[in-house]
Order: sequence, then C-alpha cells, then structure tokens
Amino acid sequence: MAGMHCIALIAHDEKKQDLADFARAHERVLAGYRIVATGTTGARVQEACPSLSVTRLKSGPLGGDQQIGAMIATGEVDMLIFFTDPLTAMPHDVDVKALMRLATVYDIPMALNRATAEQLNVFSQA
Ligand SMILES: O=C(CO)COP(=O)(O)O
Repeated sequence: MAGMHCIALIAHDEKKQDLADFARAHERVLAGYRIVATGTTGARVQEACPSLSVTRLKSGPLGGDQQIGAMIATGEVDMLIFFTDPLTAMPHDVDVKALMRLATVYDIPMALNRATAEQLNVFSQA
C-alpha cells in the first residue's frame, strides 16, 4: 500500500498467541515494513518470526500504548494491528482507549481482531 512504512503490532495477553500466529502466517509481508510493538507482544512476535526486526517499546501498562499513540500522531506509524481482549479489565484501559482514539483521529487502518486484520489488503493478497 502506498505510503505505508511502519506497522504497529499489539495484543493483550489472551490474544498474544493469535497475534503470533497471524505474524507467522504473514511473516513475508511483515518483512517489508518497519515493525514496532509493545514490550511483551514484541518479544512474542520476535520469537515467532526470527526473520523480522521488531522494535520493542514499553509494555502496554507501563506506557507502550501511549508511545505507539505518539508515533501515530507524528506520522511514524501507518497501520495498527491491535488484538484486544474485551473480557478482561485492564489497569491501563484509558491508554488503550487513547491509542484507538488517535488511530481514528489520524485515520490510519486499525484492526482490533484477526478477522479484520486478514481483510486488510496488505495481508489478504497472496
Ligand atoms: O497491554 C498492552 C496493550 O494495551 C500490550 O502490552 P504488552 O505487549 O507489553 O503485553
């Protein structure tokens, strides 16, 4: 996709396996982008996809969501893949909401589950 350079990957704990599976399935596509991730998610993705170079930020509850939000605001992140857990209360829920808000403000593609991520054209083309 034109103008796409950097994809942010994040998953809540109950969804980290889903995201690791997604990343493995699309490792060759992801290799064409700069990949940034929150701390624990980044470790899981790096482990699942040794060929990728994953930039790991802070863990979500320690500010990682806000770091990615800031990168959206400065134009450094062009797409957000964020597999959220809607069944668990999070101490940093306000940070999660703030990140989703900025992705909407800056009108970047944002997939909150795997079904949506698979529909994004960068991932749906063979
Ligand atoms: O909490 C998160 C997003 O809200 C993700 O953080 P981790 O990847 O460090 O678990």
